[in-house]
Amino acid sequence: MNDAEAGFAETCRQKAGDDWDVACGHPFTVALGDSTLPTAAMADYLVQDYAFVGTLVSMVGFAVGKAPNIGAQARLSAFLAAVTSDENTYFQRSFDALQVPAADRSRPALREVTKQLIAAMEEAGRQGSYGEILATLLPAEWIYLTWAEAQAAKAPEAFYFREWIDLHVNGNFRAFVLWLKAETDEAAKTASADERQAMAARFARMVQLEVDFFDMFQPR
Ligand SMILES: Cc1ncc(CN)c(N)n1
Repeated sequence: MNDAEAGFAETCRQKAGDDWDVACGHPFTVALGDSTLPTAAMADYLVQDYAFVGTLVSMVGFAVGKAPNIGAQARLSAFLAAVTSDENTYFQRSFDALQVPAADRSRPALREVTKQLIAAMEEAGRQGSYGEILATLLPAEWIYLTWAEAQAAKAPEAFYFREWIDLHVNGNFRAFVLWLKAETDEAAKTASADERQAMAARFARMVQLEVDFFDMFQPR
């Protein structure tokens, strides 16, 4: 099947192969759904995850600047509003509940994989085209939608587990990921061969980093 039949994003997902399946069914996500993830591992994960939220927001900000129309700018801005409000307060409440020290919230020691994620997003935002930014953001958000959907019915009791799933399975988030996928396909249609190659490379790199990131907190 080529891109024209499956769509660019779907082709990238299929090419990611095992990495995609590992990311979406990672033992970290299963343990989180089952409430068997040690709270120290959850705190550690949230600290590293929060450490790149600012970079994610900045990358999407670049996408707002490079977007082709106001409809796309509105979608991306609504996502930014959710990340900087509900998601941000989720982190703060979870840090309180998990007794994360203030220094780890604002200036944590970054793990190697976290540094790589930050570098990938910074680079895409500053140097990448609109299509390249979308191809960086899409796998990150699509993987979260997929793993969270698989865990949602378990509804773990502790809010820092349950709400992390809920933030990624609600209707708004799902609609955003579906839009992002369609928008990535659209961007790929008008991209040059070189740009499409760059988009595919960024997509694959992000899937790999998502696996590496989960591996840090619950080794396979
Ligand atoms: C590593 C990672 N990737 C994606 C997401 C979902 N925004 C996240 N919170 N963290």
